[in-house]
Amino acid sequence: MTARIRTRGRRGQDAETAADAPAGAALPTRGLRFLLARRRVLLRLTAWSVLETGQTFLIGYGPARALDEGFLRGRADVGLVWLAVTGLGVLLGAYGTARVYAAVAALVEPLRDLLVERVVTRGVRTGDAGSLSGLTQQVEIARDTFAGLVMVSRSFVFTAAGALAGLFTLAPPLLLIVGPPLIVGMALFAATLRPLARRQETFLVADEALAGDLGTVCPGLRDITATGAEAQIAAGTGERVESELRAARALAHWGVLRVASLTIGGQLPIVLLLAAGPWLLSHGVTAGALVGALAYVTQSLLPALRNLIHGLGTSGSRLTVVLRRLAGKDTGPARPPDTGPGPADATAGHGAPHPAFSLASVTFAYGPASAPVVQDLDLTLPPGAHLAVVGPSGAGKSTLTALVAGLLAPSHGTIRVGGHPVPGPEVAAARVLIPQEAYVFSGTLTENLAYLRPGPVPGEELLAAAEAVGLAPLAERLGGFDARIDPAALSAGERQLIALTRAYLSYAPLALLDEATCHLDPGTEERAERAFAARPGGTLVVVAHRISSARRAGRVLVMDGRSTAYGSHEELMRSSGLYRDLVGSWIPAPARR
Ligand SMILES: Nc1ncnc2c1ncn2[C@@H]1O[C@H](COP(=O)(O)OP(=O)(O)OP(=O)(O)O)[C@@H](O)[C@H]1O
Repeated sequence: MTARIRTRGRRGQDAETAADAPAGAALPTRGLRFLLARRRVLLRLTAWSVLETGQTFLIGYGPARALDEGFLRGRADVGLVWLAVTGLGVLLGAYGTARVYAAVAALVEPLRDLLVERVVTRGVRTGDAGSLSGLTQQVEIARDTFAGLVMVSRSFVFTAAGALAGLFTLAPPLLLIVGPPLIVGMALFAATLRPLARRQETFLVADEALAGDLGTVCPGLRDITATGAEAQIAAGTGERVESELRAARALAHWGVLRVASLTIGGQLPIVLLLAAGPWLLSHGVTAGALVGALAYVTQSLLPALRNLIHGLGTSGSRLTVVLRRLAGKDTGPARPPDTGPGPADATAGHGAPHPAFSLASVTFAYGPASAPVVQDLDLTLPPGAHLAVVGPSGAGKSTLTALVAGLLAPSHGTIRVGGHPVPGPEVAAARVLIPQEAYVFSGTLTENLAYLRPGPVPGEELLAAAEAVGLAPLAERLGGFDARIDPAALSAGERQLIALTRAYLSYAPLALLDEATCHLDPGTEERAERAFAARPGGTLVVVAHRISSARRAGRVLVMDGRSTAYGSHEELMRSSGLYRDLVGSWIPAPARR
């Protein structure tokens, strides 16, 4: 199991590395071409951004003039005029911002159209309509992320330009205080950009893989428990949790540098301005200019830098991943097929001297006040036996299989499977329970069939199992073992065939079929049951819903509430009135005559 995951992990990395080079090289070139083709939109965007920058300029310059020429000189009217000018600038800037959004839309929507066209063309060409909805969703993510990136990077450039121009206009020494830490912070951020993007990408992929895994595992919990695959599933999912944790830790380490760059570039200038205040004031910088400089840093530069760092750090890498996927270089996290239930030790029950299972004085009730469903039951089944469990509805047949499988614990008595006490760690691998509702997941047929096996299943073995159980015609219809299957497009009987073949391929010597063939036609059911009965060393327990099932089995257990009868078909026909009744009700009326 572990070895297989590692192999896939390496393969996954190789594929990604191989895809990286062309995709990484091609994306900037294509991006540049895309932008060059939209020069007019870019010009419009620049023009509105300049108008927006006027606001940034006035945010520090206006209050500075209001203080220096107005309020500090006792001329409140002048101060108010400057504040009004600043307010007007904010209004104009807001108008500019609104126009900027329109220009960004004109830049981003063609990207969306272009991507949709490519995705649909590819989908039509490859006939992979199933992946189209996922891809178009990724197109929307790409569109939104690209729009966000354009906004934050543009905003930073113009805000920084407006604020630096304002600082220079107010007093050049202010630029000397604010400029160097800003440059150092930016340089640090630029240096971390690439490694951070890689780690963000790794985290995204790990996160999606885990989400995909949980999306598959959670709906199948009942069957996972039924098939005793908890440990195997926990190991597979646990590995994905671990890899996401590792990715998150790596991201957090680099995230510290990101925080440092924000602190140096955006917050240190505030401290420096305050610390250098007396010196600045004694060297000709006015109080208004100092307040204006603080306004530039706190109101413009710091928020713009924070947005840039967050936006480029997160959205940039997300855009890279999505574009790469849309370019067909990365297909995203595939459902890991090896999260399936686990292997049984092939030798655990094969040839062992122990009975296939034994029940000693077993009593079980669903609640302390409920009447027992199974009472004082003793039953021992030798390895290789074929048992049919029959009885009226509600007699406790499913309860019995659940007890043997270890899904329920008896109130009294003991159960052993292959000599191991139930419940116990060895039991999960020694039996496979196939419930009526077959669990089939989106993936290839092979992935579905190999679900209970620890490693890859050879093609010949798959074919042989499919032939034996009666899956071969369906496998052919579906397009072979490598074909992807859509569980919703399968009939209940087809899903049962897949689940049966999967159980057949498992190493568990004891197979418990709880109405697992109820949607199959009698011929297919017979073939499947005979295949299980013929497994070398395999023991078969069938909760039967047809007389034919009971007749095929060497032994029959008749359950009727608290009383049971056990024997061969012939013996029970003689000794059990209930069995005779059941057989009578199973045989269609004309045939009885
Ligand atoms: N989870 C549960 N909680 C309480 N009672 C239950 C539960 N599951 C089953 N029972 C009760 O236990 C009894 C035996 O149920 P069980 O499903 O084992 O019968 P069955 O013989 O398999 O029936 P059927 O042939 O209809 O599937 C029934 O009376 C049922 O109502």
